[in-house]
Amino acid sequence: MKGTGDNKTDFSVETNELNHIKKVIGIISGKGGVGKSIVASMLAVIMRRKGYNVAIMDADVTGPSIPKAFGVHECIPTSDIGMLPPKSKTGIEIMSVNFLLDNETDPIVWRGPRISAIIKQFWKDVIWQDIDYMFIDLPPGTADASLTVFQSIKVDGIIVVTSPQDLVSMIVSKAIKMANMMDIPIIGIIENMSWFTCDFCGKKYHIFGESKIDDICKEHNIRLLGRIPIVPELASACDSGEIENFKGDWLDGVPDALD
Ligand SMILES: Nc1ncnc2c1ncn2[C@@H]1O[C@H](COP(=O)(O)OP(=O)(O)OP(=O)(O)O)[C@@H](O)[C@H]1O
Repeated sequence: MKGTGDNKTDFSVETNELNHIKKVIGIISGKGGVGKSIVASMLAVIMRRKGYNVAIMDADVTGPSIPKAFGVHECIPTSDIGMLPPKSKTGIEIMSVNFLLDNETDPIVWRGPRISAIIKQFWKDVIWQDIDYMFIDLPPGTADASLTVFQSIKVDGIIVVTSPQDLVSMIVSKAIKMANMMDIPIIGIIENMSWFTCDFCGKKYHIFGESKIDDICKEHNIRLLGRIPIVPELASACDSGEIENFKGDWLDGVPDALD
């Protein structure tokens, strides 16, 4: 079937002239709830800990979770030159639709074109300035907003987040194929919620079943960047805006893959 990838019309949008963004990495998942936003947050934190200038664009417009994970709840003023993104406690620049709402619990009930417009605005009207790594938290699946990001922003690579559920292997294939159709390199795949270790007996439980990740990586010839277990402290860090304090070395191999 012919897809959007066959359409070579250039929809790209230039970022603001004040911005110098070296690398843009999209974080995608085949379906919701697999931990895409938490992984995007952890990757940003890891790169910030290494001393880089890091930004997160929350392109999951209808389900934004990045501001909560970082405990950033500012309403930002807009000016003629653009919008200044709020910074997290460790200095990660964040832009999310939540910062533009009078009340952050207001739902975003927007049609595709409006969502696309706001994503383009995040790219060209936000004064990010000098950024080494920008992570874009995309909506789950192959939504309109993802298409907008891939067509209008020069994304250098994609990281796919998945969980070990059987069904996900088919869904994740769709996400990988979408990246291929858009001609964007896949940096690798991260499996989240891979196992749970019991605090009392130390036994590992595969709550969502045995992992299929090695097969998926082989099938699509992509690199496994890391596996993250289910850790209740990660969920509570997200809920309390403390993701910058997370502990764990599961993703320590990722920075090399981002070079
Ligand atoms: N490894 C983990 N251990 C414990 N809790 C986790 C883990 N990964 C994710 N969670 C929790 O699961 C929930 C869903 O995670 P998250 O919001 O990152 O998923 P998502 O894929 O971005 O979802 P959606 O795209 O539907 O918004 C969150 O409450 C998060 O804190």
